[in-house]
Amino acid sequence: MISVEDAILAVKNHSKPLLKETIKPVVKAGGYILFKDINSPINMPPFRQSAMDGYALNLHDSLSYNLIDEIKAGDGHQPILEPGDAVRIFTGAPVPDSANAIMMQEKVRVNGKEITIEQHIPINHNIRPLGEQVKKGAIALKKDTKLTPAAVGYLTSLGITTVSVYKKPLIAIITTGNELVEAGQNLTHGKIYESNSTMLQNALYHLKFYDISIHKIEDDYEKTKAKLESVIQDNDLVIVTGGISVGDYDFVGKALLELKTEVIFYKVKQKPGKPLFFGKKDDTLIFALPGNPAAALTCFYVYVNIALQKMMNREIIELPRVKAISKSNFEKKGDRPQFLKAIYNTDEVEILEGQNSSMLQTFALSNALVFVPETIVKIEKKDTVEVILLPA
Ligand SMILES: Nc1nc2c(c(=O)[nH]1)N[C@H]1C(S)=C(S)[C@@H](COP(=O)(O)OP(=O)(O)OC[C@H]3O[C@@H](n4cnc5c(N)ncnc54)[C@H](O)[C@@H]3O)O[C@H]1N2
Ligand code: MOO
Repeated sequence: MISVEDAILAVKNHSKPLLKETIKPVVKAGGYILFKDINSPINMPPFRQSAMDGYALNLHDSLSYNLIDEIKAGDGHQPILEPGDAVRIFTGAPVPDSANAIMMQEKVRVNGKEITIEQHIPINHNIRPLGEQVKKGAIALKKDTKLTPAAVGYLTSLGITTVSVYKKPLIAIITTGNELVEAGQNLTHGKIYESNSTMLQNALYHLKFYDISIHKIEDDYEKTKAKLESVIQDNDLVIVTGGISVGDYDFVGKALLELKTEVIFYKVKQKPGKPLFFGKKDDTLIFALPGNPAAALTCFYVYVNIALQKMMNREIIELPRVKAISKSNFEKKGDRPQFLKAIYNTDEVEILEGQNSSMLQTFALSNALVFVPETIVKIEKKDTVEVILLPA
């Protein structure tokens, strides 16, 4: 059995950036990372642009100017200004080539066709130069830039509609067990509603992974093997839940071995999630999470999340860990390090009652996991503990 720390390290070491390219519409590319530099197809701004509502001037020595025309945003005409001429102009409108400064209207007195400016202004005052943000052909955004909403807006402002980004992994979730029934169906004796797939799918959506397929297998060895083989072939990451412990009908481990999956680790000294399996076949990463729902979700946040972040080539690959003052007493049974469902609030944390790995009720209220290492047996109120913050 491997330690939590070594298991985390193994996931880090064996998960590699996917480095595959995909083309996305810019509007759907938020959160993705650029696969290549993007060169601007245009100058931005595409013309000399007024930064103010006011008057475009062809500067001369006097403060008085002769008003000859008007240009609104979107207009395309080019009045010719002699020195001493002015044109009424508005924010965002194209500045005529023969104008060399803009005076904001608050500093202008208007008397019919004659205007007087309050003071002299320097050349190019209040004019956004052609290509001020980016010049045509120059790099607009570099490879490996994460596309934030601002980046999506910026690329769209350059007229770009599709981008080349790093592909997100194709992910398969496989549930196992004859006892599982889909929610909405009749529940007969001995059956339970299948909930791990919707839970993990949601956790993945929350982390902005959307290319997910869901598969179900009954407790049958041949079917388990065949399904695992095809799903591993078609995906970058496979998350199995259940069937990984030692029962006579737990076929996942045996099938993975027979499929010649490289076992990176099986069984971690932790609670919940002891029977966690992590392996690799070709370039596909495989996690077999324990079937108990709270154990599956804990392992997802502590281990699977790292693999996902590494596959996306991100710098921050683990959930944040902070110290907090415990508001609860807790006594650990046994020596396995433990992840406890908890509510964290500004430097304090409450460890919840009901830590069983089959129970999601307390997880549903939690926003954090308290990590209790092997060496700590008892937590008392006011003790400082380590807290893993779950994605908000
Ligand atoms: N003799 C031993 N028995 C068990 C051990 C052990 O070390 N020796 N470990 C226990 C621990 S710890 C865990 S965790 C479980 C893990 O078992 P499996 O991963 O094989 O999971 P299953 O037996 O298939 O299911 C466990 C539990 O979870 C329910 N389940 C499974 N899948 C789903 C699903 N998709 N949605 C909702 N609930 C699900 C299932 O019905 C079981 O109640 O093994 C212990 N046993
Ligand atoms: O690992 Mo199990 O999740 O302790 O119940």
